[in-house]
This record gives sequence, C-alpha cells and structure tokens, in this order.
Amino acid sequence: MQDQICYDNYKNSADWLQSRTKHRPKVAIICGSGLGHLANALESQDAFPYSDIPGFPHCTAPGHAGRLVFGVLRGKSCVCMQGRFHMFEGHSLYKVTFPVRVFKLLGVETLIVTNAAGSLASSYKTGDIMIIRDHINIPGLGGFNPLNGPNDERFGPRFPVMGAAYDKDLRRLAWDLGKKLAISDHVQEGVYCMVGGPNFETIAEARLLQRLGVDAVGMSTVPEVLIASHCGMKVFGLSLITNKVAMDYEDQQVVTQEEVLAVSRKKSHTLQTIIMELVAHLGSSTA
Ligand SMILES: O=P(O)(O)O[C@@H]1C[C@H](O)[C@@H](CO)O1
Ligand code: HPA
Repeated sequence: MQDQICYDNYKNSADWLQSRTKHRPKVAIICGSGLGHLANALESQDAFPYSDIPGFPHCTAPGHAGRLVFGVLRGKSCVCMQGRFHMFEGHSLYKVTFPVRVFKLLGVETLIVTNAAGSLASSYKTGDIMIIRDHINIPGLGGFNPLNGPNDERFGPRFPVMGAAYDKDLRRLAWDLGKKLAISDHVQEGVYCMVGGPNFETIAEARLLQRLGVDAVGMSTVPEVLIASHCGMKVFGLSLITNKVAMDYEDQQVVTQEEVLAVSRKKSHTLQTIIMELVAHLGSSTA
C-alpha cells in the first residue's frame, strides 16, 4: 500500500508527545464538528497544534480547531482531539486514523468518539444524542478500510471481529447517566452510518440508508473505531443529531454545514455533560 504508515512513525509521534507532557492518559476523546469545546474543560492542560506534532495531518474541516489537548477531566487523565481528520478532506484512511495508534502507544485504553450526524430515524429530534450501538461502513463495504494492507500484529490481528465494537457496559452506563441527569427524553441508541461525503445525501440515498436500518448518518468516526477496536481499545461513541435528513422530493429542509455547526455548538452541552459523567465513572465496576 502506497502510503501505509509504519510502526516507527506512530512511535516517533508518541515519543515526541511523551517527552513534552507529564500526562499519561488512559482515555482519549475525539471531538466532532462543533464539539471541541469539551477540551476546554480539561484542567492542567498541555496543548499541541497538530501542525507541531510529527506525523499528524493538517486539519481543514470547519469547526475543527486542530489541537491535541492533554489534561485532567473529572479526576482522570485524558487526551482530547479538538478536531479530527476526514476522508473527504483528501486524507488517506491511514492518516485519518493516525492519532488512534499514537494513543495506543501512549497507553490509552478507552476511546470516546463523537460526531455531528443527520437522523433517518423518524423518532429522533434535532438536538438528540444517539449512543452508537453499531455502525455501517459504506466506504468499507466498497473496499476503503484503514486496516487494508500488510497487517502489523503489534497492533492487532489480520481479521478482527467487529460485532461488539461499541462497549456494552459503557453504553449501559450512558443510558443510566441519561436517566440520572433527567435527559433520557433526548437520549437514543442506534446505528451510525459512515458515508464518504463531502456532499450530503440525495433523497434516493437517504431512503436507501433508512431501509438498511441506519438511524444516523455522518462522514467520520468509523475509521477511528475500526483502528481502536483492532488494537484492543474499549470504544464508546455519541452522535449529536444536528438535522433530519430529507427523505422526500417535496421536502423544503435543505441541510447546510453552517446549520450542522450551529446546532452542534448550541446543543453540545448535553453531550459534554454525558461524557464528563462517563469519564468520572470509568474504572468503576460498571465501566
Ligand atoms: O467530524 P464530524 O463527523 O462531526 O463532521 C461533520 C459531520 C459530517 O461528518 C460532516 C458534514 O457535516 O462534518
Ligand atoms: N448527512 C451526512 N453527514 C452529516 C449530516 C447529514 O445529514 N449531518 C451532519 N453530518
């Protein structure tokens, strides 16, 4: 594979970071579009622009600040990606997932992924939070997979099982936290689908995805989850529903990226609260 990344590149990046921060995080959080505010809640921060970190790609998507922030969240040492990399930016899937293997080498055990997504499930409302139960990988079904190419056994097996990628105990904990925080009316659990983007779906594509059992659609997350699961990390994912996907030719609702960002910024508070509570409970008997 032309631009597959070798072990030494991940190691070089991990060593560079370890020599510049005292934090030794067990938890990594990837902040989706408009959700990077969460990183500001970290205490005792050490922050690095992606452009300074060896091997890190450049972040070009709107609403993604492009900084890696180490710090303490609810008493736990964490590392937070304030912005992620997407396939539609022109990055290879190896680059999109580069930070996840760096996190593995830093000692991270749990990956929390977040994203903005459009809903196909008729019961979902804009502003709802969806706990990701499972995913459909449309680029993956077409052969675009960050695990393509020679397998490095130091990270994981050639043919990883993906049927239980989203940790059951963490999903249950998030449900319980939703009840405790009295926000369960806004919490859903469902199937996320990654499409390549950057265009939003046609009406025919939206109808197809709905028939496939997709509850929410976006253009990210799945590559990072594949790499994290491959190397044995626990994974937990949340989608913030920023819009309803148009399903009808008469539908007047036209989604724009400005709307996605505006809704995610406005509604990100609930998502941040769930993540902060979840992190606080990590390591307890239920997580
Ligand atoms: O990083 P995320 O997934 O939040 O980025 C947003 C959502 C879609 O993937 C894409 C278009 O809205 O940007
Ligand atoms: N489709 C794809 N990606 C998205 C959407 C959508 O409707 N909303 C936010 N990200």
